[in-house]
Amino acid sequence: MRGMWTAAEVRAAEERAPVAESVLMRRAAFGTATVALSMLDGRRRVGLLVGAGNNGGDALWAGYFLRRRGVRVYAVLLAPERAHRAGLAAFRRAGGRVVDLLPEVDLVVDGIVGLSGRGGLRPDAVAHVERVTAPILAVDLPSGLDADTGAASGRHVRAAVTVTFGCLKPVHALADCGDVRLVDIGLSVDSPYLSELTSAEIGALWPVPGRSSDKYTQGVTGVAAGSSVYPGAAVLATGAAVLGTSGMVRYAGAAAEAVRARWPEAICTGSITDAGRVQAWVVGPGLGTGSSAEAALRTVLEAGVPVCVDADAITLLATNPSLSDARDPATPLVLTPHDREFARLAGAVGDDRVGAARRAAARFDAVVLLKGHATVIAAPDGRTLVNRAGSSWAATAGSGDVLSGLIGALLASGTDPLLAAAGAAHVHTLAADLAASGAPIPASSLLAAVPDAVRTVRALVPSE
Ligand SMILES: NC(=O)C1=CN([C@@H]2O[C@H](COP(=O)(O)OP(=O)(O)OC[C@H]3O[C@@H](n4cnc5c(N)ncnc54)[C@H](OP(=O)(O)O)[C@@H]3O)[C@@H](O)[C@H]2O)[C@@H](O)CC1
Ligand SMILES: Nc1ncnc2c1ncn2[C@@H]1O[C@H](COP(=O)(O)OP(=O)(O)O)[C@@H](O)[C@H]1O
Ligand SMILES: [K+]
Repeated sequence: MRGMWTAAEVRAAEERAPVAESVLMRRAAFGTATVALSMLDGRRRVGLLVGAGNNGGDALWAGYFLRRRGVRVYAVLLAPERAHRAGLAAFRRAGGRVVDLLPEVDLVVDGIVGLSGRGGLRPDAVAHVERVTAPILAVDLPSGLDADTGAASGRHVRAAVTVTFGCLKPVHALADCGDVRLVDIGLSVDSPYLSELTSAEIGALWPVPGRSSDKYTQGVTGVAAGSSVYPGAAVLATGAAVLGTSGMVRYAGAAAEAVRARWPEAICTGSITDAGRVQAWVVGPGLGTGSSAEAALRTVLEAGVPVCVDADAITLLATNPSLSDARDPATPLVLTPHDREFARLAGAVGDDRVGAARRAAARFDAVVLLKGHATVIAAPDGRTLVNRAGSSWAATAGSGDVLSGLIGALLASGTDPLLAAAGAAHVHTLAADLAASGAPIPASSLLAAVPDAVRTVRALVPSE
């Protein structure tokens, strides 16, 4: 698990550190210079863009260390009178040159602004950044991005590599920071604000049948999805439940014929009451928002088993909040909105996606999985995970139906709801990458790649 901490938490850790701020800065700068040297790969000209605070100080001290390795270093001071005094003195002493405009260089170090950044790049910084043609190494984070939310409210630096210190910050998972390198500077931090599971951890949590397993002990997933207008959503969600784990799948709804034709292993009925017992329900994809859909949602919420509420079922909950009363409060609920569904349910997502998901999780006493390139998954107890996509090929119609089917299968197997949602999201993004391999894919191809994706994460689990 990789943790991420907010700017305020990092500052608090800095205050607790047993060494002076100047020592931390020199460690950070030395790490920055080391990364810069690896990027230079023998080339010898570096430019620094230096802002008013300690981020600029890191860059100047990195310039000092690079000078000691014989690199030619030029610095533009965006706020000359506020540039880090000791860093600037050391940089000059080592033979670094302060210039008005960067000459042609092999690498630019972005020390414009870091943890204290507010809003996008200011116009003077934009002018310098726009002239850059060399790869950019961002110090701590690409300037212009918010450390806690990853939001860009204006122009920002596009970094090939970001070097950060002590611990990762949410921006490193929520926004494009290029390749992120973490340098240990001796900070000690408490439990993280946001975390990311590794593929091996997802592999380890994926249910695997044992010697005494049978189709029932692994959990039966119920799928209440699809309609005569949208039978495909039922086929995709049921297929994901079938392929996600080796437990049994029951489908209940108006698309029973289409589901049976594609997934003969699923037990199909026309209504939820006839479906038989399940250990978790998925409700919503392609279901519609009419009275029969509302009745279906009410029935699964009353069933006393974990429920993944997706798509039309989210819209139903948003328009008729009293439907939530049908839920036994002890049964886990996973809500999987995209931004527009989230807006219907809990108001506009805004720039702070993690904050929005956390607030909604507390309000609905549910795991909230807010979809996107970086999917945020928040539990009502405050635990929050992020899943980063390796590509954007999953942004295709029906791909959300596959995700909810996978979540349902993991819920039915008894997986913790937060981990079920995060595990499903991870395998879903991996399946998209494997299926697409650089070209557009329909959701059915993403679905077909689920076994390969599960195999890939399972292969990373260290053998006991
Ligand atoms: N914490 C740690 O453990 C360690 C931290 N370290 C380093 O310190 C960095 C944080 O330094 P910091 O707090 O001095 O502020 P920093 O981000 O350089 O900003 C400076 C000033 O810039 C301004 N400004 C604001 N927005 C702006 C914008 N959009 N565009 C342009 N300018 C903008 C604003 O001043 P204003 O002009 O508004 O008065 C702000 O006060 C951190 O990222 C890391 O690199 C390491 O040394 C090792 C240990
Ligand atoms: N830009 C993107 N990059 C990567 N994944 C994305 C992107 N946009 C959407 N996705 C993923 O694709 C899926 C889309 O789900 P959804 O919007 O519900 O689609 P549908 O309703 O058509 O099934 C989600 O898993 C989401 O995280
Ligand atoms: K920066």
